[in-house]
Amino acid sequence: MSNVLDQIVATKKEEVRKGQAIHQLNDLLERMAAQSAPRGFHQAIRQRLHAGQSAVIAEVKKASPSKGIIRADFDPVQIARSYQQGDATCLSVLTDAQYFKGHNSYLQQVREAVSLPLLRKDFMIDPWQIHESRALGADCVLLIVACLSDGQLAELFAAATELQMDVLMEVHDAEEMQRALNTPATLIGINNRNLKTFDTSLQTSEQLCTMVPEDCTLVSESGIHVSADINYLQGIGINTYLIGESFMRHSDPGQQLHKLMSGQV
Ligand SMILES: O=P(O)(O)OC[C@@H](O)[C@@H](O)c1c[nH]c2ccccc12
Repeated sequence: MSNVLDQIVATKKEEVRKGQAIHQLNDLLERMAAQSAPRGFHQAIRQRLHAGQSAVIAEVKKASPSKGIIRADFDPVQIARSYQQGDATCLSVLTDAQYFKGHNSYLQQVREAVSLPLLRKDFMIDPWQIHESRALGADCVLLIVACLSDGQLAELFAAATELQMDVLMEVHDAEEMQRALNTPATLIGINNRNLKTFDTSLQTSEQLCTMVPEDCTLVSESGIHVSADINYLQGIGINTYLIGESFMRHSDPGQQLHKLMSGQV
């Protein structure tokens, strides 16, 4: 039986095929031209780290295949404003509709409402989606090594770079990390959650972080809930975190972010 990641990719291929029929490249190019230049996503993180601070990429996430509905009362703009208020460094906005109950319009709405750099969190398999991401206002795209060939990684990375967007390259094991390190990626996310089984352990970050050279920025992703988790990750030298669920379960997600980073939860 195929795993969830395989299913998502199969659905995505179908979506891309339909999307390409509706939005020809010319149409996307026009919408891209109407966007202002990308806000430096990686740069915003670097600035925090250079100032001796931690950086949080706060995620706007309604649901997931592993947890079902996480936040029923879901207003992406309100959540984004709250995160900005809570001193998030960047935001991640899920746009996958079928598995995460996200929407492309959430990214557009959030882009209008806040000044923070935005990651489009979706499953990129085709350069057309990279153009679409820019047309929607994304500053950074996610490339998940587990569902891409080396050739696709190179092609999608080049497409993002050409549009001056940053790339967060996501890995979950040593083999994927090695493949990521063979690309020009300098922003590397270690997903503590296995997207095929949903098993989540922060030890994944500990096991893989030593493989990464100093000049790369490492992000620990998923399963981060309490200050003890932050302390653990800081102890192994990781100071950038991608966090969704534990913020989304609170009525004021930005306040929860502030509490987490100031050791109050
Ligand atoms: O909600 P969490 O456990 O804090 O995790 C956030 C983020 O890391 C997670 O949503 C994620 C990481 N990589 C992904 C790839 C696709 C979809 C979702 C994800």
